[in-house]
This record gives sequence, structure tokens and C-alpha cells, in this order.
Amino acid sequence: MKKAPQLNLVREQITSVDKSLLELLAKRRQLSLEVARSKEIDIRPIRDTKREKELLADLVKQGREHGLDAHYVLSLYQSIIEDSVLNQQAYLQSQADFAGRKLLYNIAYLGARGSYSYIAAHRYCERRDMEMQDMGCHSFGEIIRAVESGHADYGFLPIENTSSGSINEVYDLLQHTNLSIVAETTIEVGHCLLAKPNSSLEHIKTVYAHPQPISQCSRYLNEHPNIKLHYCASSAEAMELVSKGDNTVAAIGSAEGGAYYNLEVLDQNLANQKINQSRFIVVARKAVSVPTQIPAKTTLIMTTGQTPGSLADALLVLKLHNLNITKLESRPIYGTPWEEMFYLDIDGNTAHRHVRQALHEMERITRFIKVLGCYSSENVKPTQLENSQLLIEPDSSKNALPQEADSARYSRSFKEHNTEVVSGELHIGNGALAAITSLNVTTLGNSYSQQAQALREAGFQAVIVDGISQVNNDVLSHFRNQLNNLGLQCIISVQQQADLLFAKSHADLLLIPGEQMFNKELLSQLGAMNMPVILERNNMASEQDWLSAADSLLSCGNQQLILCEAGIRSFSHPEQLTLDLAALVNIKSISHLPMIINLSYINADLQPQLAQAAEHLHADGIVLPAGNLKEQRQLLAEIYRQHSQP
Ligand SMILES: C=C(O[C@@H]1C=C(C(=O)O)C=C[C@H]1O)C(=O)O
Repeated sequence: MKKAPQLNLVREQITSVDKSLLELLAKRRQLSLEVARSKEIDIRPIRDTKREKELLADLVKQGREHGLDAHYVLSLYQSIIEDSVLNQQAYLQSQADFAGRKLLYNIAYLGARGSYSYIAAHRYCERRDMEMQDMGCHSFGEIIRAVESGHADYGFLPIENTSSGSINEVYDLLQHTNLSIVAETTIEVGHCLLAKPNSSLEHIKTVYAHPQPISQCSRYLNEHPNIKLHYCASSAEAMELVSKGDNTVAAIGSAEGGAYYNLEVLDQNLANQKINQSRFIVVARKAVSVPTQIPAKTTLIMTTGQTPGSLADALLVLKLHNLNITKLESRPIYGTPWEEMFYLDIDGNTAHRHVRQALHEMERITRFIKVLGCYSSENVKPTQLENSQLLIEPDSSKNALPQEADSARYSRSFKEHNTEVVSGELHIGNGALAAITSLNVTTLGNSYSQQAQALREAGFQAVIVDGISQVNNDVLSHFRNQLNNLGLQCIISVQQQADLLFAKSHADLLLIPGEQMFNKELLSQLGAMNMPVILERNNMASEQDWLSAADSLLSCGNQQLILCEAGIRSFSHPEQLTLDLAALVNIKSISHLPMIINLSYINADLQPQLAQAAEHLHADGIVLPAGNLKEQRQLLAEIYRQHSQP
């Protein structure tokens, strides 16, 4: 028996690979900062999507050579590049603010250590090498006041969330402050249910949380109707209460935050949306100016006249200056019922003339307009590749993973050798040409043995038997014995699913007639049997339908499958079937499965010529309806002569 590799040894290797990966990522980050320094001097844009496209295309190609999936490589590098771009932007912005640079920054945020606002602020400062002195606040208003009064340098305020939408309270506060928005930052908000060690979900009776997480996790909470909710001023307060409580209480918060309070994760991914992110704005007393190499966002508030089209007119100005609006929000104005204050985020830098021009023009047609801030946009839209670049090119790499269609079980790339089905003296596929006849069992009369003998003498190796539901067990078993005694194989056509067991017990091979080709259940039942199966094409089915049916049968385990073309409906003679010889050529070129041609439903006059043509085109078998055995004997002799010629 093969010895299993030692788990701890393999894990040690993985740990060491991960360590190297991190070292390399840190090195890449460092290099990207050097690029930023060079761009600072050359005054070139930070973002270079042309370079990113080339890089990604190359990486996807190289990844393929290592057997790595294109989408995996793409998404991995999209986040590496996002980090690199954000880092470069942060570097350039802090260079621009250099004059006001301090050693320690007082940061006001909601809650205490471990709250989402704390995590956002912490990340923001870390990226900018700013040392953070944290000032947890009890409300958004308190944050604003802390910055206004000079107690804090920056205030962090959540402005919108992908699950719960805009945070109105913050928008309303922005109407009444002179602070400026100087930055934005987005964090992943992975809501977890946090409780003291050794708690279990079944025993939780109360959940403590801030109203925002409660609304973002409404679906989860509705699924646990017995849990009582207790609203808190922040996620940090919720976690603190739980850390002082018993094992029947839990808080909603991040796993990272929970760690500050020694809480464990009882359940995770609680948010209604899979991607649950919160965007925060950073406010300060002094506005910043954004270097023109960085994509900037400008936030403004305005009120327009109460006449029809006044908002549209204001927005039209932005359109005329080619400025994109990324967010438009309206909030009631305190003290003036039914009048709205509009909040707009636009992609643009107030250092650019066309932006200033647009704002100037808007002043003329609005009642009030004020820029709340112009700041570096953290919306790094991932660079994408063309679909064709993500597809596998078969010749590009020998290690490439098979493409969906190529991995289909019927295809030559799935199986190199031709499938050959052998049953008694009947050989189908891989160069062997089978001669098969078809008859209806009800036409047999009593002379079974004579009939079987005549078929054998005509040169057939197998008989497709139709109409079994109309005969009893004895008739069928007798006829099959006669056939087998003479070395003929009995192929039974399963015209209805109910006949399957009966058919199976009397057959050497089974045939799925065209009418049953779409019967998925029958396909899977035959796919689970260890008996050769012939799959006839439905006369309305496309090649792809037919091959899909073949694939679903093969996927159930049975690999002894033969395809059978029996004619399709054509436009020239809709009342008669036309043999699709093109399908024979095409399918034989892409599939390893044998394919036989059934002429039973084709105009009798055409049968001899079509049989010869089919042989010529490398059909693996020909089915002729029981008929004039003398003529058929001649035809088969002619075909075999043709077949034996090199
Ligand atoms: C590092 C650069 O800056 C940006 C970041 C990139 C990266 O991380 O690979 C690529 C292109 C730019 O958008 C660069 O221009 O090379």
C-alpha cells in the first residue's frame, strides 16, 4: 500500500511557501512605491491600465503553464494591483500634504477599539505610515465636534454600505459643518456572531448590535426569530457588553474586532449581501488638494429651484463638461419641509479647469451649492481581460486545463483511442464495419429459426428488435436464443421506459430510439448499466443535442456507447427523413465514439447508394431494414469488398 505523506511535514512546506509568498508580495509593494516616486517626478498618472492589461495577460498565460486557472490568476492579481495602486496614491497624497505632516494623529471614530470604524481608521493610517492616537466617540455628531474643536485631526464617518445603502445621519450632519472631506476608504464588513468562549449558537437568547449591522443582517436575524435584539451605540459597545455577560448573549461584529474582546466566532457571513462593504469618509478642518496624477472625487451639496427641470438642468451642466456622477443622494432640509438637499459625488478634480468651470456654471442655476471636498478616489476599477484571453488556447500550453467543450466525454481530447464495442461476433468501431438489420418482432410469425438463419446468411451480425411491448416473454426469449445460436446479437429498442427491465433481460445490446433521445431518466438508467447501448439521433435534434445526450449517458459510467444517425427532417422533403452524412464526418472527427447509419427510415431506392457512401465516409456500421434478403446479401458483399480495399 502507498504510504501517505506525513501531514505535518507537508504543512511545514506550505507554511514556508506562504512565508516566501508574503516576502515577495512585500517586495512587489516596495517596487511599486519606487514606481510612484518616479511618477511623482515625471508627473505621470499613477494608474496605467495599458500596462496592467499586458501584465495580466502575461500572468494568465504563465499561470496556465503551471496549471493555474485563468480566473484564479486574474482575480488574485486584480487585488494585488488594487493594493499597489492604493499604496501609490496614498504615497503621492501624503507627499502633497507633507507640509502639515505630524508624528501622531488624533483620530475620532465611532465606538472603541474593534469597531468597524476603528478598523477602517487603523487601516487608513497604516497605509500612510501615520501613527494613530485613537479617540473613540459615542455618536457621529461627537466625531464631527471633536474635529471641529481641534481635539481630533481626522474624523472617520461611514457614508454607505453595500447592504443597507446610504447612512442618512452622516449625510444630514454634513449639511451643517464646515469640515472638508479629505479622503475616503472602503473596508470589507464581514459580520460575525461573536460570543464568549464555550458558547453555542443554540443557547444564544440576545444579540447586541448597532442598528446598521442589524439592518445589514436582517435576513439572518429573521431566520432566528427567537433571538432578542438589543440596540447599541456601536459594535464595540456590543462586544464589550457581551464580554461582560454570560453565554446566552452574542454581538454582531468583525472577527478582527471580536479578538480585542476575547470573543469567538459562533457564526459568520451574516450580511444579506455576499459582498458587504462600507465606505467611510475622512473629514478634517482643512481641505486637501489632490495631485493630478491621482483619480479624484469631488463631493458637493446643492439645492435647486422648485421649478420643473431645475435638477435636470444642473445635472446637464455636468454632462456638458463630461463629468461622471458616481452618486446622487437627496435628503430633506431641516426646517423647510419638502425641499431637498442633493449630494453628488463626481469623478473629477477641482484642480482641473473643466471641473471648476462646471461648478461655476452650476452656481448660476442653483439656490445653494457647496463643495464638501475633493479627495483621492479609492475606487480602483479592476482591469479586465478579453474573454478570449481567458479561454484556454489548446496549443498554448501542454499543461493547460481542458476547456469545457474539450473535456466532454465524447470528445477525442477526453479519450485518445477510438471506442470499440464488442458483443459476441459483433464488432463496432475502430475500423470494424458492422452489418445490422432491424425488424419488428410482431411480424415474425412462427418461423423464428428460418428467419434467423436467412439473416445470418445475408451477412448480418446483429438484429435490432422493435415492438417488444406487444409480445410476451416466451416469444422474445425464443427468438433471442435462435439469434444467439447462429452467432447473431440481439439489439432491443427501448421504445418506452417501462420496457427497460424486460428489454434488458433479453438483449445483448440496447437501443435508445430517436424519440427517447431527450429522455434524461432513461439515459441515466442506461448509463448506469454494464451493457452496450446504441443512441439514435432524434430527427429534430442538432448534433450538439445528440452529443449532450451521449455525454450525459457516459457520465453515468457506461462507456460502451454507439451513436446512430437515422435521418433528420430537412426542408426539401419534410415528410421524409434525410440522412445527415455531414454529421457522420463531423462527429467522427471530434468524437472517439463509433457511429452507425440506420437506413430503415430512408427512401428505399436511395438505401444502396447511401450505404456505400456511409462506408466510404468511415461509418462503423450500417443498419438495413429487413427486406429482400437476396438483394441485401449482394449489397453487403459489395460494401465489405469496398471496405476491405486499402
Ligand atoms: C506599478 C505601477 O503602477 C500601477 C500599478 C501596477 C502594478 O501594480 O503592477 C501596474 C500599473 C499601474 O496601474 C506601474 O505603472 O508599473
